[in-house]
Amino acid sequence: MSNFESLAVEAQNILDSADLLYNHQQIDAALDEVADQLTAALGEQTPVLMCVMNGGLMTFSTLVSKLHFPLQMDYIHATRYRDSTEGKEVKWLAEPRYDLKGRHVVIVDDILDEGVTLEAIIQYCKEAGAESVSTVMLVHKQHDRCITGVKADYVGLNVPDRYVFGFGMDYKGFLRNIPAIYAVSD
Ligand SMILES: O=P(O)(O)OC[C@H]1O[C@H](OP(=O)(O)OP(=O)(O)O)[C@H](O)[C@@H]1O
Ligand code: HPA
Repeated sequence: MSNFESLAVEAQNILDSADLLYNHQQIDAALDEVADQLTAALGEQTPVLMCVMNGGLMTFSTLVSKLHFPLQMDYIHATRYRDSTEGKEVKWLAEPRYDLKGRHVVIVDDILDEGVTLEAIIQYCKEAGAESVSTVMLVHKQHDRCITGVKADYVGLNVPDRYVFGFGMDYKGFLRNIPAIYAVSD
């Protein structure tokens, strides 16, 4: 069996034994609330919404479909877990297309865990001259290991200090497509 095939089998076993944390309806309701908050805060600012690939993809596409004001969409690809469940250094795979100078930038990602990725992206946007940088996270993992001062301005849902997957979040590169949020069984 090739590497991706054995990982696919492992991922299926992980899904079969995982604990459901939030179903699709709960995720959608949480993103409705975030969309209302963003509309109130940034509806007049013509922001650039920045998807953090790959994990932010499902949150981003769901969220932007709930925003009914002028905005631009862009993406950034910074990764530090790659296809692993342990984070390493942040690696840049894609920079944004738009000039961020003087712009209100909204970073949209799936999970705030230790904050290393978010800190690097915020710093990038500030150095690019953004007027403001706001951060949206589908989930915030509850622990005290997050870098001091790194925070999400808008959070959909809280998750426990366990490895989680689904709705964009991967388990070794798989299970991002699952339309709910699960925690790997202990
Ligand atoms: O707060 P941190 O501990 O830095 O972890 C959070 C980051 O890790 C994941 O990305 P990952 O590096 O797995 O890349 P991916 O989005 O391509 O899966 C996730 O999408 C966040 O960007
Ligand atoms: O718990 C997690 N799940 C998926 N991706 C992640 N990136 C950081 N933490 C996690």
